[in-house]
Order: sequence, then structure tokens, then C-alpha cells
Amino acid sequence: MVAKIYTDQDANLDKIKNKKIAVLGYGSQGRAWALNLRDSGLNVTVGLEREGNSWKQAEKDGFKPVHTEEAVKNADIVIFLVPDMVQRYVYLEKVKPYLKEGMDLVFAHGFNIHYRLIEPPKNVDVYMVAPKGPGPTVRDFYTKGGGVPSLIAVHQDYSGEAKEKALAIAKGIGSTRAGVIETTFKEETETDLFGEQTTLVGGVMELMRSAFKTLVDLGYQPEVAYFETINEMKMIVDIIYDKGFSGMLKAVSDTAKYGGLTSGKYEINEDVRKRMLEIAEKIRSGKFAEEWIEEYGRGSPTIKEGMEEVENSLEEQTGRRLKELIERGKPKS
Ligand SMILES: NC(=O)C1=CN([C@@H]2O[C@H](COP(=O)(O)OP(=O)(O)OC[C@H]3O[C@@H](n4cnc5c(N)ncnc54)[C@H](O)[C@@H]3O)[C@@H](O)[C@H]2O)C=CC1
Ligand SMILES: CC(=O)[C@](C)(O)C(=O)O
Ligand SMILES: [Mg+2]
Ligand SMILES: [Mg+2]
Repeated sequence: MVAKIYTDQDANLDKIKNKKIAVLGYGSQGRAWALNLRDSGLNVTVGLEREGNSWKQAEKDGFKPVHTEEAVKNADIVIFLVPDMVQRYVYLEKVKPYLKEGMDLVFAHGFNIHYRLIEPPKNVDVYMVAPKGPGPTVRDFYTKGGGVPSLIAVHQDYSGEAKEKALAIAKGIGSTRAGVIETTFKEETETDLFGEQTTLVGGVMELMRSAFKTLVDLGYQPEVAYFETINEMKMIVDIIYDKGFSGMLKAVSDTAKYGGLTSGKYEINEDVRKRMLEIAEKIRSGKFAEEWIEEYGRGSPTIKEGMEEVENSLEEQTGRRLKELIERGKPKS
């Protein structure tokens, strides 16, 4: 079956026009959602834990942020845009005590509901609008008249209107300008984690780093390796984004076509797919969630070490050295 695609005419902002929306968190997604929803004419309050950097940024953007409980007490719709590992605490300490019948709890990713870290009472709506793109892009596309596609899902429909409201939020952040597809919390959570681990974040980065290291270990200049295995990736991905794989294949030389079509399959083989399946199983069984919660509980040492290793790597040093050159070459309009 082909998925139904919802666009602007399938979504009605009136469903949430008179509701008070609390956006909790002002980071990557929080800032984008708060600004887009406000620009779409909706009533947005930013709720934050502390008067720190996010608070200052929200004020700079013309919001009057309030503390989380205050935002929640006055809200009809509460949107969780604090980090996944913080949502359970925020729910238990700052949302649950002030829950009112008929309130809406909205998520941008299904993690906390799917893995049962948050278990809301029966008399509220629980739904999701999950942008399939980074927060700054959600804002950038919206201001330029476009939108990043989103998935919507309904976990609990107390009002009977949860799906309409999810579509309205999706419209408010610009997603229906592109298109929105309905999913479940389970499907969104598992595919989102799989995507960021195997491809978007983990896979692409390590593929590029492995190719870079192979060339440098063979004695080639790091700058040449950087241009080849890291910098040019954007240009190739941009063509895939516009014209698909076949469009990309048409844009490269026949030599690259032949080499790519043969060596690509040799490199990314059955063994790699077996590992992808293992990663999917770890996500589906809940083992990855367990491991991540444990890591977070220990102060995220693996993230700290990993970030440091990346920042100090030869490829990053080379990238920093080439930064000026790369900036000079960027299109000017
Ligand atoms: N980053 C992205 O582009 C995407 C994120 N999502 C989802 O959106 C939700 C929000 O994620 P991000 O925007 O990445 O979060 P983030 O890490 O950028 O934002 C954090 C916000 O929460 C606040 N915060 C951080 N630590 C806190 C703590 N201990 N207690 C209270 N507040 C704290 C920060 O001050 C900031 O305002 C998550 O559910 C994530 O999975 C979904 C799609 C893409
Ligand atoms: C940006 C996005 O969609 C990710 C990779 O899933 C995330 O930041 O969690
Ligand atoms: Mg994600
Ligand atoms: Mg994602």
C-alpha cells in the first residue's frame, strides 16, 4: 500500500488557533517550532528549566520565557522539545502534577512513549509530529516558504481530534507545505534510531572517515583526501536530493559510474547488511534504549570521549585548515 500524503489543504490551523501552546525546550527543534508556530499565528509560550543560554536566546527572539511549571499550568498543548533523556524527569516533576483532562502531550520523537519512560493518564491526547530533518533546517525552510516533511502519529486519542491537531501542528511548523505521512510511535522510534545510527549520523560519518584514513595511511596528502572523501560528499548528496540516485549517476563520469556501481556493492556487502540487521534488532528489542539510558545515567562518558576523538582527528584538523578556502568557494546568493 502506498502511504497517504497530507498537505496544506488537509490541515486546519483553526483546530489549535485558540489553544495555548507551551513549547518546552529551546534547542535545535524547540527554537524552530516556537518561531514557526508563532509566525503561523499561534499562541506560543516557551517553557524552560533555567535562566541559561536557551532563555537568553528565546528573549533575543522576542519570547518571554517562563519556568516549565508555569508554562504547563497555563497550557492546553504541551510540546516536549527537551532532550529525550530529560523528558521523563520533566514529565514527572513539571508536567504530571499540573495535567488537566483534555490536555495534549506532543512529541517530536517517540522514544519516551514507545519505551514507556512516560506513561500518561487516559484522559489526555498523546500524539507526535516528527520532523525528518534537523531543527535549524526546519526553521530555515519555513522562513524561505518551504517546509521539512514530518511524520505524525497518535498514541492516545481522548478528544477524538488528535490526528487533526497533529496535522495542524505539522502545518504550523511548515511540514504540510512539503507533505506529512502518518505512522505509529513504534515505527517512527525504531526507524528514526535506525536511520541516525546506520546512515545519517553514524554510517555516513564513519564511511567518510574510513575512506579518509585509508588514503592518508597510503601516504596521500590529507588535504587531497579531505577534498575527495569528505568535502565533495555534499555536492554528490545535493544531486541525490534533487534528482535521485539515477540523476547522480548521470552527473558523474562513466568511469565513476562503472567504478561506483561495482566497487560500491563490493564494499557495502552482505556482511554490512548483517550488521545493519543486528543494529535494528538491538533497537527493536529495547536493548539500545536500555544502554543509552545507562550511559546517560553515568554522565554520557562515551559521548564525551567520542566527541573529543572526532574533534582532534586528522580529518577535522584538515577540515579546519581548509575552512577558509571552502567558505570562499560557496555560492554567493
Ligand atoms: N535535533 C533534531 O534536529 C531533532 C530532534 N528531534 C527530537 O526533538 C526533541 C528535542 O531534541 P533537540 O531539539 O535535539 O534537543 P536539544 O538538545 O537541542 O535541546 C535542548 C533544550 O532543552 C534544554 N535542556 C537541555 N538539558 C536539559 C535538562 N537537563 N533539563 C532541562 N532542560 C534541558 C536546553 O536548554 C534546550 O533548550 C527530542 O525528542 C529529539 O529526539 C526530532 C527530530 C530531529
Ligand atoms: C535530525 C534527526 O532527525 C535525528 C538525526 O533523528 C536526531 O537529531 O535525532
Ligand atoms: Mg533522532
Ligand atoms: Mg530523525
